[in-house]
Amino acid sequence: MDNKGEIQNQIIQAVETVRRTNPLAGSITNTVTMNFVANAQLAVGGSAAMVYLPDEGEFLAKVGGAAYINMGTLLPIYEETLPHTAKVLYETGKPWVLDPVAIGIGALRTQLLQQFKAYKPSVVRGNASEIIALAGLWGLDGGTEVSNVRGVDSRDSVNAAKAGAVALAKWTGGAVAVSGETDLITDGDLIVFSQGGSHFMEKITGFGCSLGGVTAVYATVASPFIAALTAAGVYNLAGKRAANKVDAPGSFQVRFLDELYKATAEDIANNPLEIEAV
Ligand SMILES: Nc1ncnc2c1ncn2[C@@H]1O[C@H](COP(=O)(O)OP(=O)(O)O)[C@@H](O)[C@H]1O
Ligand SMILES: Cc1ncsc1CCOP(=O)(O)O
Ligand SMILES: [Mg+2]
Repeated sequence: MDNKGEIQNQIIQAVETVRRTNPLAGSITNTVTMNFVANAQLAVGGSAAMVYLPDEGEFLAKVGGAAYINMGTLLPIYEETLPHTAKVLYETGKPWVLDPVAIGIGALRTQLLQQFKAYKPSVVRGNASEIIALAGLWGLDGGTEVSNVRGVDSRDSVNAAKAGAVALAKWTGGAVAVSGETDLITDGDLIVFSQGGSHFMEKITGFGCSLGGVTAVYATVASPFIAALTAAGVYNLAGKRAANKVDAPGSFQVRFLDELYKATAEDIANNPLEIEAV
């Protein structure tokens, strides 16, 4: 798919279908930003549900149209919940989005992320350092052995994660989205740069997490690549619009949710994007 018009049409379809059908994308996500993830999913027209326990992860994997696993704040029970849920998702062919937040911290996080290699997440979404570190952990091109993540923050440029993102997408057969000032989304064949957003998005926790949750909502109705592009488009558009209306981070977050809710399918599809072949 190298035609910009075709990509834009599919983005419009994804946005409208979500608004019409209110699809469920369940999440196992961190306790810091869980509320923001759910509210962003609702604002774009999806339905949210967050769980912690193994049988509940399996339940949501089965009843939802897609699911979201975010590694931000691990609990002991996740040693059981996360591989169990990912296995069900993989074996039932259900799309799922992985955010490898804080990759490199602690043994459990490393062990779980290693296990996920076999369960091929449909979309891997992270900041540049997280994407590079995951490619490294999975022994793929473009990765580094040691994580350069500082807590949950990136210390690398989006462009530095290009090779790792492409290698991860080729491994999973899905899409990879690298966030930053300009976002990079790839399906292993094409690379799309999505522009917009605001520097305020670095001043509120949870923009990356909620972007992952919204990506899962779109993955219920669209391919992993279109889901990732649609989510990046609406985030960049809403971020740009919100920043024009406010002058500080707290009010930015509120305004951002309003702009997510108000963005039309055409405006999202027309948000600036550039396409190149790998
Ligand atoms: N300086 C920036 N300018 C514009 N948008 C940004 C900027 N930094 C982050 N964003 C946006 O914020 C969202 C989260 O990205 P990022 O901060 O990289 O994720 P994380 O919170 O996981 O580190 C994405 O939609 C990204 O496009
Ligand atoms: C601060 C923090 N600590 C553990 S998870 C988390 C939230 C990270 O959110 P995001 O990556 O979306 O900024
Ligand atoms: Mg993050």
